[in-house]
Amino acid sequence: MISYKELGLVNTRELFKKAMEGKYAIPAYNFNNMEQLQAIIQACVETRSPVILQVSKGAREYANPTLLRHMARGAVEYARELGYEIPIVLHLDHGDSYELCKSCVDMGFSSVMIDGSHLPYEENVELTRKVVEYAHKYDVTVEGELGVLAGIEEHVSSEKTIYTDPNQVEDFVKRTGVDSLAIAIGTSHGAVKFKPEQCTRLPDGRLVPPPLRFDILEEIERRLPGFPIVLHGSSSVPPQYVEMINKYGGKLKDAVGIPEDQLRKAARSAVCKINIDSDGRLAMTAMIRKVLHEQPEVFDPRKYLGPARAELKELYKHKIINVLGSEGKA
Ligand SMILES: O=C(CO)COP(=O)(O)O
Ligand SMILES: O=C[C@H](O)COP(=O)(O)O
Ligand SMILES: [Zn+2]
Ligand SMILES: [Zn+2]
Repeated sequence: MISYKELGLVNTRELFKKAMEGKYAIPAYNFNNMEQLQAIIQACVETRSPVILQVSKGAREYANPTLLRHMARGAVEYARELGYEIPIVLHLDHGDSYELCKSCVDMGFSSVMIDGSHLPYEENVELTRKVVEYAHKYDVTVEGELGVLAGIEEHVSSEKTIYTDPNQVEDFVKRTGVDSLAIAIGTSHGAVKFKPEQCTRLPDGRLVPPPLRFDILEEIERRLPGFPIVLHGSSSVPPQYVEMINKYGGKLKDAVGIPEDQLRKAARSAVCKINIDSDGRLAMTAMIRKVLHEQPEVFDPRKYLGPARAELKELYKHKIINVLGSEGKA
């Protein structure tokens, strides 16, 4: 058993309290490798922002759980070396079983998500409650979920958004004891969040997706005053990266994300955590493709991963400064 406190990490409780009061959101950025982790920490130290480092089940399979844990510990020291101590949360993204959540708590995670949103309501309550019971013994915070995002979520795919039912939220939070709640109000995972026919096409060809259901969010806020809400699937899919990828040999069709003004509005509400992964994937891929195209003689990975990491850092800083509002909140 390794406590996250020994690793210098923090749970989400204090961070969400401040984010709620200050009307901003904490960035939740996924990482799978060293360059992504460096970009996240550099961006957050430079902007003095707290951060939630997210590890998915897939990331654990890709990178190895032990290595990831040591990387997160390294991140705390790395931030300090860069000159500023920022609060860092190590969070399991989309935990799909009690066993996985328990193993993350035991390995030093400071926060876990148990995603029972695809289960029948009572089963979701029971699974989430069980995870909370274990995690809270070690002061690890837990994120639950109600409602299902459209698209693919950890092998579960849904054609359409199953919007969170505000009638369920009070009962769910009361019976499970969760510390935060992920909701479905029209965001979606991945780089192709909407079908073109769901969008409006602007004269320049750009697709504008349907607006998020702020009416549902407001009703949830009314039912759960002051309770931290989480938005998954919140990448904006910047057109410049899609264009760069396609210009240098990629094939991304109909990629469309959540407009930043919608996320800015969400960050000022009870939404305290905004999950962004796909935008980082796009930024890295765009830069790697560009470098390899322009410098075909390059074969040292540092020569293309370095510029990709620099691009990623700028993207993460942009989100913090211009979208989430967490700059200077560390
Ligand atoms: O929700 C996410 C991670 O849990 C990431 O969402 P995106 O695919 O929109 O980046
Ligand atoms: O929501 C999922 C995250 O973007 C992580 O994705 P992954 O399962 O491909 O690691
Ligand atoms: Zn889910
Ligand atoms: Zn997610």
